[in-house]
Formats: sequence, C-alpha cells, structure tokens
Amino acid sequence: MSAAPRRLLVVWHSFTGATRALAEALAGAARKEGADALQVTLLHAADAGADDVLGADAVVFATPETLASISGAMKDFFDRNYYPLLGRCEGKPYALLVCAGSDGRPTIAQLQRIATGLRLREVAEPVLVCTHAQTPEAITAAKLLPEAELERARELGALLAAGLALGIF
Ligand SMILES: Cc1cc2nc3c(=O)[nH]c(=O)nc-3n(C[C@H](O)[C@H](O)[C@H](O)COP(=O)(O)O)c2cc1C
Repeated sequence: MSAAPRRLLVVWHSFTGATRALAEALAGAARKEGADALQVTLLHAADAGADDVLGADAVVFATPETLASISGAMKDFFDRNYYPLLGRCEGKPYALLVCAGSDGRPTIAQLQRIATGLRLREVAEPVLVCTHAQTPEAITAAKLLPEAELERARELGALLAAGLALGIF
C-alpha cells in the first residue's frame, strides 16, 4: 500500500500575468518531480482560506509587489486568515515567489514578517523576479517572462517537491 501523497499549496495573485506564470511554472515542476507522491494545488489568493493552508504540508506564497508591499489580494488573504491560522501552523514549511518591477525586497520582508508571526518555517531562498517595467504602459501591459526566470520558479518547485517526497520538510 503506498503512502498518501504529500500536499503542496501555491497561493498566488497576479495583475498582469507574471506572478501567475511563475506560480504555474513552479507547480508544473513540482508535479513532475513529485509524481504520484505529491499533490499540488494552485489557488488564487481570493479563493484560498485557512483550511487550505492547514491541509497542506508546505505552502508557497506568490505575489506581485505593489506600492512596496504584497498585492491587495494577498493582503486580503492574510487579513482573512491570519488569526484562523495563528497557533495552528507552527513549523509548516513555506517559500516565497515575488515578482516586482524593480525592487521586491519590501514585499519579501513583509511576507517573512507575517510568516514569522505565524511561526511558519522558510525552507528555501525566496525567488524574486524583476520585470524591469518602469513606465505606466510597461507596468500595466501583459507580461511574458524570459525562460530563465521561469526556470528559477521551476527549480524552486522541484526543490520543494523533492524535500516533501524525501520527508526532509
Ligand atoms: C499599482 C502598482 C504598483 C506597483 N508598485 C511597485 C513597487 O512598489 N515596486 C516594484 O518593484 N514594482 C511595482 N509594481 C510593478 C509590478 O510589481 C510588476 O509590474 C509585476 O510584474 C507585476 O506582477 P504581475 O504581472 O504578476 O501582476 C507596481 C505595479 C502596479 C500595478
């Protein structure tokens, strides 16, 4: 009898497609690496709740940076779920995917602060992708990321899948 699959949850939000593409690349690579031993769920931040996090063995938070912070939808996700999660997810592994025009560091710091409050355990370096969009036109345009950036998300997905499958996380 085979063991129940481990569960990886990816909570994502995206305005112009870049973070979504990264989250999907990560999930695809995790599915490939984890095969039957891993169940990967992608949930838009608006559709994700505390039970989804509690039911996962590891969680990825994927968000664009807006106004030097996590996006509004990701903020809403944490506003709705922070207290329902508090005291119930200590030590749960997590990793971060952040997509920014030029910075992203405030968003990573903010997510790490929230995760520290929840006593989550960061198990991989955050993946930060900069799109170098500077003008209003470039920032609001649909994004197509270079393959090399998608590959970084895939590497994180494969790492998380391997760690879960081997019982390291
Ligand atoms: C309202 C708004 C505010 C933004 N603020 C920042 C910012 O503070 N720092 C930054 O590096 N990028 C900022 N950006 C750029 C986005 O992070 C960038 O376009 C990113 O690719 C968006 O990801 P998405 O395609 O997943 O929506 C902002 C974009 C918008 C629409």
